[in-house]
Amino acid sequence: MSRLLVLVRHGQSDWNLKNLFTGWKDPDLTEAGIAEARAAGRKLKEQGIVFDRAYTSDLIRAQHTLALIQEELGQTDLPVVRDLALNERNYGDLSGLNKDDARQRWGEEQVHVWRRSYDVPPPGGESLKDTVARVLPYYVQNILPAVLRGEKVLVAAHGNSLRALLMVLERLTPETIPTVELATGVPLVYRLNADSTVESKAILEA
Ligand SMILES: O=C(O)[C@H](O)COP(=O)(O)O
Repeated sequence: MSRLLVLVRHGQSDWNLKNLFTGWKDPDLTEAGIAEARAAGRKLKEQGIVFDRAYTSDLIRAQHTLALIQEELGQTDLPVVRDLALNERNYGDLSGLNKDDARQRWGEEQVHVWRRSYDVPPPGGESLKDTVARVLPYYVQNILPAVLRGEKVLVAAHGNSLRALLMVLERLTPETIPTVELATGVPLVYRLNADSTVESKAILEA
């Protein structure tokens, strides 16, 4: 039995382009982000993948990425579930601030800790640990059962909500996750074993 799970971070957003902390704010894709999403759809179509269902967040940059991938796949009728459990990590008081300005104001090290540590939240926001606490149950209760029963599943989400999912999927630790980065619009194609461990992983690079 095929147990296929594809994860893709949204294409470049307007605030990614402007180097702004985004979190739960809701900018849409840039023209480049739209092109990234369409390219991801074409790469998945070249793989001959026909999905059974898709999941995304409550935020337009992920929803728009998914819709564009569906168009390229010819699967605009795919069942799609939107849930805020898959939203990006909430950057709290940093949302809307320029990342370089933040480095000037609080220092390179403090901003790196807020962006990539496991359990130190930005002021008023979520740590990666907090993000795992909402992504993990959603994955185990909704996404994983569909994959294990043989449905081909596509998840379009965000840099940190997908890093949270990767911790579960690839059994990563708080010590190893800080170095994991996800490029925008690049599909990660997983095939799982019956015990939900990873049998294979392919990164469909641009
Ligand atoms: O929410 C954001 O600012 C980005 O999507 C992810 O930002 P990060 O890579 O700084 O966590």
